[in-house]
Amino acid sequence: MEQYAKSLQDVDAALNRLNATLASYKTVPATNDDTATSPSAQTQTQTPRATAAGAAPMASPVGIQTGERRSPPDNRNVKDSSRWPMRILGQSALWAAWMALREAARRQAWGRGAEREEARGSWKEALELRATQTSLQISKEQLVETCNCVPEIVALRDYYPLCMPLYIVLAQKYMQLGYPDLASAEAYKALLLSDAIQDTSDENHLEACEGIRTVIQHQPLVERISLLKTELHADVDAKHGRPTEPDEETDVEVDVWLREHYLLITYRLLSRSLVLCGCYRSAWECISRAHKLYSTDKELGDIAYWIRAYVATSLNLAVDKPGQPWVPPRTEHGWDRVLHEAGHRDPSTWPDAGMVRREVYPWNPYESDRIKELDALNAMMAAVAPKLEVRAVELPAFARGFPYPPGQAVVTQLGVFAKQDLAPGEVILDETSILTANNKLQDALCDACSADLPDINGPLASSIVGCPDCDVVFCSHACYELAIACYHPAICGDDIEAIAKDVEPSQAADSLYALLLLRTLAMAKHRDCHPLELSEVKYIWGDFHALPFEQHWHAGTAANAMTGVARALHHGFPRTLPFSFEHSVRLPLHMLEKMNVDIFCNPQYDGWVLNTLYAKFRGTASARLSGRGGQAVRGPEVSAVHAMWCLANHSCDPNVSWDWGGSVRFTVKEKRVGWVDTAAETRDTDTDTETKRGVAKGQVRSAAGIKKDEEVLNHYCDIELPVQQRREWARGSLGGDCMCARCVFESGGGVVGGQQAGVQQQAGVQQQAGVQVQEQEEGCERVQVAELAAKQADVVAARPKKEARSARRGKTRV
Ligand SMILES: C[S@@+](CC[C@H](N)C(=O)[O-])C[C@H]1O[C@@H](n2cnc3c(N)ncnc32)[C@H](O)[C@@H]1O
Repeated sequence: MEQYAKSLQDVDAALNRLNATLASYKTVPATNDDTATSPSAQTQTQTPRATAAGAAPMASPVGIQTGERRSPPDNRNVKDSSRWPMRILGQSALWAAWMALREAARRQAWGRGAEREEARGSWKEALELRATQTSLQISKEQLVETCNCVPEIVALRDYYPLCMPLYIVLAQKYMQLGYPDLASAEAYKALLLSDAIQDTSDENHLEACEGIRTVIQHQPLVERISLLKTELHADVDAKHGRPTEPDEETDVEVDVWLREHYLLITYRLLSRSLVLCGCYRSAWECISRAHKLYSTDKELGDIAYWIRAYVATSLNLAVDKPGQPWVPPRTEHGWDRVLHEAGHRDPSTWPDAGMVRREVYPWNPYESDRIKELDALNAMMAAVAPKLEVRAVELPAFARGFPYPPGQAVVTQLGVFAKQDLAPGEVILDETSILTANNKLQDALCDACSADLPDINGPLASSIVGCPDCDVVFCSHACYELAIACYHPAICGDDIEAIAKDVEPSQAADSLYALLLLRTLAMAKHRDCHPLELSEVKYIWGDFHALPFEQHWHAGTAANAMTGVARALHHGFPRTLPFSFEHSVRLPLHMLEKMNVDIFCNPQYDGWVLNTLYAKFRGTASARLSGRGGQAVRGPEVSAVHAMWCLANHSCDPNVSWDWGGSVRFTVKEKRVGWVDTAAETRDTDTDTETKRGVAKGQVRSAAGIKKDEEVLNHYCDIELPVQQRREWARGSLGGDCMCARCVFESGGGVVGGQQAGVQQQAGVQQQAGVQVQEQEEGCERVQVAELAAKQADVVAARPKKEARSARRGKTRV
């Protein structure tokens, strides 16, 4: 009887709360005129801020009034005219396009006139999200439409920045298009919003609840009441293991919809997308968290099974009889046994990174046609290299094992050319960069240019400048001024100094890329522009594949979409961009939060933007060891991207050498490399009379100096290595075998006329991505980031501890 009375009380209380909630809803959408379509209009249509969950006055979905966001300490991210797109796009031509898209999304979401309450498009999908129906497949006919949905959902999210279901719909679209990496970022944000909804002390709690309520209020009343009734009559087990009742302040309806639908779909999406990206450890963490709430969910169970299958396969545990096809254990238990026997039961030992597609995303408007912008590029080049010019050049098209359509074996890219004859020994490019990073917390390096700070006891010590508001130090007043003008105020005093610093040598390369990203984000925030519009990154080629999207995309099958087997869900494209949940999603979001950037209101920092930035850095960043004279041996520690320097293409017979201290420089080589024909001693090398002088038989050497209109050729690998090893090193940065004249010659392909001729003669050799390059020169190692990391991991492991200690001494921050 007591129980009965208690249930009645519960029902009464819940109905009262439901009534209060319903009463607070305005269900009539505003007319089109209500919509803010200009920054000024938008600032005037703020909804009164929610005061308590369940009692917040709600705007109509068309009214786009999502409540004012809390002002972060620096007042830079208030949700009004300073918010994206206004803040990002500013006066740019993209502004009009964005507003048109936003308006279209609004119109798409709701009909006009009599129909106006009928939800449409992506908004309709958000309203219809249910845990019972997850479709991650589309047909080829739906491809274009699905691509178009992405900017539409982003525009809708601009109206409802903390509306969790919109993040889920976006994650689903990415999965359908074969971008599980982008899906994981959106699903993770949805998970953060679910945490905010469940935690009344979270700063986003009210608005996240409001966002979900916006969706619930348009659900059929019968379903709403039915869900509430089920909740009231459910025992604790049926409430998905929730240990306690939700906080009194949490709207019970929001809580029920969250657990019944949105949280469950989020876990499924996040774990599945991470499996597809090769992040098995993170996927397992996600599944373990989900299991506590949804222990009986079949889909989560299937994903857990496939995580173990992939782990075992990727660790080569399952193939015990070489040559015989391997049959996976039929039971879930079988996987445990495989992992247990191989000593890999502990998920902390599982792989947690993979490769994802590297491309100009179909909705990315920032990758301009660089050929059309040669004037702008050459203005930048003239500032650092007055005798050089950027021009279009044809290079072999590599697609890492994926055949290019006939006739498309050559791609047009950019290269650097001499505007006049250049003498041996001449310095022809001298470029400084503010896009630098160093991953040693205690080293005496300039924060802006990453050069060694002057010796604190030496005569130049007085040139060192410290920021008066934080601990950061610069080598000179000029660098301090540059940092203040370019990025430093965006992070000054934000407690970010320790992020990605002093990591294990094996993590050194990833930490440097992450720190380059951090610098870029700070520059974008400080300059109020989109990260991809920064002049320092805008013209960098991200080594994107050039395969036609619609031609190469193919649909996932029902089986692989649901089981997670789906390597095929990457939809027929090469995957060459390294991805890890930690470095590509979690760490960047953490950095942004530290910088007081609202990750829900600033889509200029969405996953695809971060991936695009990483793609650009991975092809172009150079690295070196810190420490005076380069004597330190601790993994790559300093890295930088130089926008002009990195436009020079590679040859194994380069005509310039490069060095990098405070600036990066090209010097015309005084002596070109000698090509040794190892294949045939008797080969006739007298084909070029100019090159044979003073060279042993079987050797050719080009004359030093660069003629007017000749291409400036850098080198991305150690050119002292034999041809096969050189090609192996360079594959990672070129995407295929180097076809320079020397490589063609040394690999037995014969002498090819002209330096660049080998490059232009595409041989169609397409290889898997490999490691990149290294070079030893002038006593200081300068190599591409990944290789220095790999190399240094070996060196550090082998180095006696005493030596390590002495290398560290004397390198403290000033
Ligand atoms: C650092 S960028 C060089 C500039 C680049 N060509 C551009 O247009 O920005 C490196 C990229 O240029 C291309 N590349 C450079 N040297 C090459 C070569 N010898 N053969 C084929 N592709 C080359 C590859 O796509 C590589 O990923």
